[in-house]
Amino acid sequence: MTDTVLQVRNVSKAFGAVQASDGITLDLRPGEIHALIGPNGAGKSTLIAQIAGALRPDAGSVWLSGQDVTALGVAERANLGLARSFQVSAVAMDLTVLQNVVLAACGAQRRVWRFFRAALRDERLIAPARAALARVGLTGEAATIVADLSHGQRRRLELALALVLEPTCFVMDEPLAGLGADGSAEMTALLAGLKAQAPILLVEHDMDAVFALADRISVLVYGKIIATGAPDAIRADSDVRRAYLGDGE
Ligand SMILES: Nc1ncnc2c1ncn2[C@@H]1O[C@H](COP(=O)(O)OP(=O)(O)OP(=O)(O)O)[C@@H](O)[C@H]1O
Repeated sequence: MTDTVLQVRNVSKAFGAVQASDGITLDLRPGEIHALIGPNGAGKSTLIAQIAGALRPDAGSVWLSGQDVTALGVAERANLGLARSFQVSAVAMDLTVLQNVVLAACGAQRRVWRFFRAALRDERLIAPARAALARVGLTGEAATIVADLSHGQRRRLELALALVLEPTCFVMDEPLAGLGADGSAEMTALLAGLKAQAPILLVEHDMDAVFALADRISVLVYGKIIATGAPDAIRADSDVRRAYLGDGE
């Protein structure tokens, strides 16, 4: 359990007769985007929930930076550096973009307003907040009220909220969902640059984006990983083509 950032070992989870995770083992390595793909109902969300700590596996273990976190909850795993983005959206709509990121920089819990007003003048919080906004291309929107952002801008703000906590890894659930062509292209470029800072376990239905972005892809079918490899190897894998991609794609 060494330089791998996130390790999933033999994780299993059943819902009644449905074996949603069936002995899943996977790694997230420094600097990579590792995509998890599979047909509807394959068990992607169930696996992500077990990695994030929202769901306890029946068997197996989850490790973060060499530490067994299987018994820890969502908040404890977040404190250890696991950022789960694009499902838990916690932006305050009536605050500005910068205020939201400063709030995130204050820590996971919301502080009292008296403290927050002081925080808004605290350069130790403002500087990393501005850096996170620059990273996601929202410097020009720092003073904009969140309610006035476009959908794509709000997605990028969500990423800035995660970034300011300096995560060791990202688990992203459909970051491109609901974005138009331009928004998808912007987010794809952003994710490609982000992986050097913290590797990304990516669940995404947009296969063009997955094959363009991922360093490795794992294919999940009926709760089992049937293949893990580089995009070209996955595209050529006959089991994968039969089970999921379909010949001719
Ligand atoms: N809370 C639950 N109770 C009962 N069955 C569940 C529960 N959550 C998931 N399942 C079942 O487990 C299997 C895997 O579901 P899961 O949502 O993890 O798949 P998925 O790959 O994320 O699907 P999608 O791509 O449609 O989001 C499915 O058969 C689903 O019906």
